[in-house]
Amino acid sequence: MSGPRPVVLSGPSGAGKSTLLKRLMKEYEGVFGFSVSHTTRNPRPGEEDGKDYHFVTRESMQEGIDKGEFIENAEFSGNMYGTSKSSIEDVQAQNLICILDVDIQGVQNIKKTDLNPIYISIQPPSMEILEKRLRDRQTETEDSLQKRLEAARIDMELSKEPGVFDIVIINDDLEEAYEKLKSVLIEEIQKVQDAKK
Ligand SMILES: Nc1nc2c(ncn2[C@@H]2O[C@H](COP(=O)(O)OP(=O)(O)O)[C@@H](O)[C@H]2O)c(=O)[nH]1
Ligand SMILES: Nc1ncnc2c1ncn2[C@@H]1O[C@H](COP(=O)(O)OP(=O)(O)O)[C@@H](O)[C@H]1O
Repeated sequence: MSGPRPVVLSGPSGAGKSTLLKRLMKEYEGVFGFSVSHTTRNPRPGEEDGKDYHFVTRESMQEGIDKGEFIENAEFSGNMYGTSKSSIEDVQAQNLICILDVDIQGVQNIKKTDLNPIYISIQPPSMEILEKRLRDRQTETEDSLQKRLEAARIDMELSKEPGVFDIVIINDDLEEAYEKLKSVLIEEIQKVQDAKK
């Protein structure tokens, strides 16, 4: 795989990954490309098939995994999620910085591949604030909310291990977190912009 270095964004559900990512992709249009994952979870209002996720059945996802079409896959909060090889290749073919939004299992499995991304963890200021953000988002049932909080505890523990992430950004104030994210990526952004000139 060639092109600019990919970026892995990880961190607990509700930490603010999508919010930061959408803003980044909007400010730097034509620089980043999102790796569209597959998932067996239901689409939320406003989510588009093929843009936010490829929404698939367990059977078809398993079939793809068995055929070797995925670089990684994981079970999260009762659903399957995975990154297909083609989702990354589609972005890299356009010479864009490929952004992956994956959970901590995804991070661990991508480390076993030759993708060589920049690993960024987005963390909430506290469990209490995370819970409030997830509740206010109004996307989860009580059951899926509890599963996400449990996964968040594990994520927050594992993310403290030295060497797992290149950088950990605490998303307390959104503006500050966004500026930090940009500063980490500015070199790669400039390389892509220069290549376009
Ligand atoms: N391993 C892996 N995790 C993924 C993938 N796509 C999304 N995730 C993670 O799955 C978790 C749940 O995602 P989602 O259902 O969209 O909920 P949200 O993160 O709360 O918006 C998040 O931690 C995502 O980072 C993937 O392709 N692989
Ligand atoms: N810094 C912040 N301060 C307050 N609310 C935030 C902040 N960052 C994100 N949010 C809100 O928290 C919720 C979870 O953010 P989201 O981007 O969906 O997280 P993730 O993609 O990591 O699951 C959303 O409703 C979002 O608007």
